[in-house]
Amino acid sequence: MQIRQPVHSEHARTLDTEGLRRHFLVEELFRPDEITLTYSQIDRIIVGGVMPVAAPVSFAPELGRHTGTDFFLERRELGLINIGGAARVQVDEQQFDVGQHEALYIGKGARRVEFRSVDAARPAKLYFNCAPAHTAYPHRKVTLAEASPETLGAPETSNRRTIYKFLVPDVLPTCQLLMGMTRLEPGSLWNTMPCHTHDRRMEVYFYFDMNENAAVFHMLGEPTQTRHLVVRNEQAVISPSWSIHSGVGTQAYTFIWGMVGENQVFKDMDHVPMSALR
Ligand SMILES: O=C[C@H](O)[C@@H](O)CC(=O)C(=O)O
Ligand SMILES: [Zn+2]
Repeated sequence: MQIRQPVHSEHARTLDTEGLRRHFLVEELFRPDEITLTYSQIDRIIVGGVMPVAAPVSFAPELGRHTGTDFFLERRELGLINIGGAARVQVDEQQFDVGQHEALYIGKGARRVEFRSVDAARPAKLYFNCAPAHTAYPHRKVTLAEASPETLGAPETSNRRTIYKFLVPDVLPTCQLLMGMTRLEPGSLWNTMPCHTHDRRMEVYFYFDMNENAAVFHMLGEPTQTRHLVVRNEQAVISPSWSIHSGVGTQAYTFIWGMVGENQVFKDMDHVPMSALR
């Protein structure tokens, strides 16, 4: 488990490339037959990946040492989206088949959670966000079709993209977690521009569907103090409430966004006028 402390906007202004990467970039999410975990003290979100190949991978009771509980999800909820081959997930007595680009919500209190790939030659890659929770809502799989796709942007501004909202109140109840996926159309390179902040929630972006040489220049910082991170395939960026989160790629890509914090109103954003950006 990697721990990331919160960063104040005044501290962020002083950071060089290495410092920005150390605090905000999650460089490796998937290792065969392992679970990776990054714990941000911002809203106590845990960002991680599971890639079962040769054997099932489970949230062993020992993981509870990171949360100070008897088991990992004793007081947490978790959302995952599969970006790899078909997965089978056992959650206590229930079993879920989670295909590519499908999501699974696991409610608070799930004790036995085990992940496996249906075909070791096409391993599942389960990207997850996990947050403190106080109520046990039912576990549920959410398909792409249930995620109310919404297409935004235009080819003229290179930001034509479809937003899939998997874990939002319209689809299912969660304590605080919101999660979805945004896919750019070929030739479109910009996400989330015009950009926004949301002082009431933090957000994590996870970029994927990129080839080895591609990069996304992810924009962060206060609107008048922008910085960038060069992000590669299957890396994630932690965005504090005061930071914009937007990116431009060397080619089209897909990303998963996840938010935790004050409310669950997707449209609760502080839009930044283009003229205000520095
Ligand atoms: O707060 C909302 C999030 O930043 C994303 O949903 C934005 C996004 O997917 C996009 O504009 O492409
Ligand atoms: Zn946002």
